[in-house]
Formats: sequence, C-alpha cells, structure tokens
Amino acid sequence: MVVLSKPSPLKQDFTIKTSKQHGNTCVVNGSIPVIDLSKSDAKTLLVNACEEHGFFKVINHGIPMDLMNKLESEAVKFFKLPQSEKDKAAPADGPFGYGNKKIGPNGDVGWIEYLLFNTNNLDSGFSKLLNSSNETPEVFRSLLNNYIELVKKLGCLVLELLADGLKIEPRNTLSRLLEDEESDSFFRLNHYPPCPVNSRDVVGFGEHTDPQTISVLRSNNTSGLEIADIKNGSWIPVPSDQNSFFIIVGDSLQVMTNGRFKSVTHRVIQNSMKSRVSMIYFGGPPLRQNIAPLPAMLSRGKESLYKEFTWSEYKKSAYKSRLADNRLCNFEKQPLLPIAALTIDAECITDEVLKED
Ligand SMILES: C=C1C[C@]23C[C@@]1(O)CC[C@H]2[C@@]12CC[C@H](O)[C@@](C)(C(=O)O1)[C@H]2[C@@H]3C(=O)O
Ligand SMILES: O=C(O)CCC(=O)C(=O)O
Ligand SMILES: [Fe+2]
Repeated sequence: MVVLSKPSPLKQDFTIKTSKQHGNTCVVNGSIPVIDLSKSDAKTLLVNACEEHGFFKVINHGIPMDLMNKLESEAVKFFKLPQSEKDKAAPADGPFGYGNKKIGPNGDVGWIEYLLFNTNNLDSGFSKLLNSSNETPEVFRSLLNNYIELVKKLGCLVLELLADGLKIEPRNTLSRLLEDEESDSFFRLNHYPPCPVNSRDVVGFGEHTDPQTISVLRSNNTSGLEIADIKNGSWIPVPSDQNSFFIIVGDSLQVMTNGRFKSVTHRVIQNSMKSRVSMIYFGGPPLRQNIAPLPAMLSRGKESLYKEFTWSEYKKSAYKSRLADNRLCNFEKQPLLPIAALTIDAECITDEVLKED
C-alpha cells in the first residue's frame, strides 16, 4: 500500500505557464492560483486563494502518478462496458452507484456518466458494480481504497494548512471532520464522452457549488472545467493538468469561515473531440456535525452570517434543490433592513421546501 506522508517533490517536471509570480510558490496561471505544498509559505497562499478564488491547483502533493493512472484506466474499462452491463450498477434508490445523464434526483441532466460512492461504505456503490460484468472488480476496489485513502490525506493536509493560516486552534479543527469515522465523504468518477451536439445548451455538468468542505479533483488531460470568477461571475476555463490536483472550496467551509472563504461556482462544458475523466473526493463532515462559523472567525464581536444547522439538515435540503440553486441562501441570517428595502431573492428555494420531510 502506498502511504502519503509529508508531500515529497514529484519526479515529474511541471511546466506551468506563468503570468504572474507571488513570492516563489504561488503562480497564477491565467486566474488560477498554483500552490506548491512543499514550500513554507503554502499556508498563507492557500488562505489567499480560498478568499480570492475559492479554487486553486496544488503541486508537489505527494500522490504517485502511477496510482492515479491505474485508477483512471480501471474507470475507463468500466465505462467501456456495454450500456446494459453498466446499468446493472445503477442505484435502486439513493445516489450511489452508476448514473447516466441524470445528475441528482431533481431533473438535472448532463453529457456525463459516473460512479458515485460513499467513502465509508464503498459497498454502497460497489456491490452493484460487482453485478455488472466488470472483469477485474477486485483490482478496481483495491485501487479505489488506496486512492481514496491518499486523496483524503491530501484533503486533510490542505485543511490543516488552512487552519494554521487562519490561526485556528487546534490545527486539526477542520481536518478531523474528514478523519472522523462517521465522516460523510463521497467519491465520484465522472466520464464525459465526446459530445456530438455543439450547442451551448448541452453541458457536461451544469453550474453548481459543492456542498461539502473541500473537494479534491483530478482529471485526465481533457479540459472542460470552468470556475466562475468570485468578483464578477465571468467563466474562467481551467487548463487541464493530469499531474496536479484542484481544490474546490465548498459551502460548508464558507460557513465555517463565516464567509471569509467563498464556495466557488463551477461547471464542465462539453468537448466534441475528447473524453474527459475526472475523479473527485468530496470531504463531508459527519451527519451530526454542526456547521457554524468557528470561534476564531467571530473575533472582535463579529456576528455569524448563518443560522444554526447540522450537515444532515444541509444535505437534506441540498438533495431537494436543483444543481444551479443557491443552497446557502436559506441558511443565511437576514440582514436587518428597512421593510421597503426587502426584495425576494428569486434564486432562493423557499422555506417551505426546507420544512418538508
Ligand atoms: C442536483 C443535485 C446533484 C447533487 C445533489 C443535488 O441535489 C444538489 C448538489 C449536487 C452535488 C454537487 C457536488 C457533488 O457532485 C454531489 C455528489 C454532491 O454532494 O452535491 C452532487 C449531488 C449528486 O450528484 O448526487
Ligand atoms: O468533472 C469535473 O471536472 C467536475 C465535476 C463536479 O464538479 C462534481 O462532480 O461535483
Ligand atoms: Fe462540483
């Protein structure tokens, strides 16, 4: 088994097209910060990236390329199976297992097929995988286990550096949520086949924010991922890089930092020529966990911007929403405004939706 300890410099050569350089570790590639985890100022740069972009790329992450490539080829083998075989791995109920074109339970669609797992119970998706005639399910399962273990460690390392950078004590305040044996983390393998329809209406994965703390994404060398600029909402294409990981700030981390970090809206656009394969670890807290601003984020009399809620409550509400909905707005405290200045936020799902079971 491969063990991720301290990030060690990889043997691969990274050629990063730089447009700007901050110190010697954060390179902004277009508008995407690139952070070298082996450098001592990584924690400061990570905090800046979460505040300014809600998104960044990490290099010198210590995860062996070989493992990523092997898992990718097992995933590709599965996605090459006949449709009828893959459908055997579709969920009877719940989100886990194989999905094709449908994203979530509320009518969202994309030019995508995927496998979704709960990391604490791979069997939730895997037992169905065993029913399909995948030739090497045991190889697939063990690669998944090894990969998830390492990518979770990488997520924890990033969260520890962020806690350090924010002067939050103890430094495992955020990472322990992922390490908890009841952590509600997901893992997703996405396959976007080349799309013959060249229309702006067909997307690979529609715009959304991730509900969890952070997501750790790796893809093959096919581009398509775009992030919305936090300041003006314009779409920024993310150049693909199969040697690196991309970190996405999710809604829960936005709340825990009382809005100092921003969960970034992102999407995947279709590609008419090449398949995209991505693998994403979504670091989720235990279901019972209160999601609230950390005390260190409320210093100097600052008020919490959010109502009190648990991860279980947030998740329930998320699964009633459409992909592009603003899921946090129902959990935000209303600012005290004169009645005349109150407007209805059309993007918000209603309180009624939250109350229903
Ligand atoms: C439309 C939906 C799919 C999603 C659950 C939801 O109702 C809203 C959030 C979606 C999302 C986005 C990030 C991850 O891909 C995901 C697994 C998650 O945790 O929240 C998906 C959900 C899904 O595909 O089941
Ligand atoms: O496939 C990708 O690159 C991103 C997918 C994504 O955002 C998700 O699965 O939540
Ligand atoms: Fe996402």
